[in-house]
Amino acid sequence: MAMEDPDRKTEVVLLACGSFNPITNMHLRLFELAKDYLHETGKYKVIKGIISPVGDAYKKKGLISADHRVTMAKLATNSSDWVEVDDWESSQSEWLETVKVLRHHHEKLSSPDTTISLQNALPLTKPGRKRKQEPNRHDPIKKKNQSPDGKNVPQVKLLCGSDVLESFGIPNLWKLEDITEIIQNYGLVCISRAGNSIQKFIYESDILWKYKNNIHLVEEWITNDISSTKIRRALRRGQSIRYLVPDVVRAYIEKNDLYSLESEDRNAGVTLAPLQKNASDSKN
Ligand SMILES: Nc1ncnc2c1ncn2[C@@H]1O[C@H](COP(=O)(O)OP(=O)(O)OP(=O)(O)O)[C@@H](O)[C@H]1O
Ligand SMILES: NC(=O)c1ccc[n+]([C@@H]2O[C@H](COP(=O)(O)O)[C@@H](O)[C@H]2O)c1
Ligand SMILES: [Zn+2]
Repeated sequence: MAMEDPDRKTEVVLLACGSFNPITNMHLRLFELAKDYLHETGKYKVIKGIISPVGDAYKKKGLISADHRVTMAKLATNSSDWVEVDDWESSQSEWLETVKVLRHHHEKLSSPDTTISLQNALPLTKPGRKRKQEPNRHDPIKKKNQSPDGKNVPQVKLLCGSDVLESFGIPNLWKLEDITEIIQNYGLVCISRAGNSIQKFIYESDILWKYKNNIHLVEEWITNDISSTKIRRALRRGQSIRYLVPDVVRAYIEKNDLYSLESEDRNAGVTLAPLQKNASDSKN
């Protein structure tokens, strides 16, 4: 890659998965921070950002309908020329592991003209390892990141905050094989706060340590503590959320009266889908 043409940069698509309940200015900032970081390495060209709100079947407490969350994310990204919203994940009837969302977007980029089903979104690493994506490996016959028609396929990287990386350590939340596939085959761009313990967390995990070259840690120097939880709390208390979320999102929330004491009670007492799924898997 670098040896063939030093100016040829690896194209990257950033995928952010989460509740976006609701989308905030901080979510939009994540993309800007990650893009600046990757461009500063001199190795990557970020060509697109994708926001993929989780489906209702995720069953997180206080999660309002995906329709509203997707609409707000679309309103928020209208002013961006490179970040868009994709509702494929949220339109599935069941909750999907994040690795399946990565596979879907990878397949979509590899064959942009065909509609792909979940069945076709196979792991990058299969027995025989033909489709394994190994950064920096040079294969003279069929180059990495190439679609069947020979076009270069951009890498899809998972964009997340350090809380998501740290959630890898919560028992039953993530499968080790999923974590491995995500960081080995796709890569992670993780936005962390100055002085937090994310480096130590990687050091203490064998699997994260093994693939640490595929984990890009981006330090957020202009710290910004906005979270959806705080936005919902402010709304319940009748406080202003102006300048914390895009104005179009604020207007949409007000018009549809989206967040209340009642909405915060949605899914109360219900087990989060990944915990439910992984607990029943380990029993079988
Ligand atoms: N202030 C922040 N700094 C870094 N990453 C963040 C920040 N806020 C959200 N993220 C990241 O944005 C993605 C989507 O997160 P999510 O939808 O859970 O938003 P949230 O603001 O954390 O919401 P909640 O408060 O409901 O958990 C996740 O990868 C999360 O880590
Ligand atoms: N095993 C998994 O793939 C797994 C587990 C937990 C959360 N997730 C994803 O991480 C994101 C977390 O979002 P929240 O921080 O809003 O809960 C969601 O997109 C969710 O689907 C994936
Ligand atoms: Zn969160």
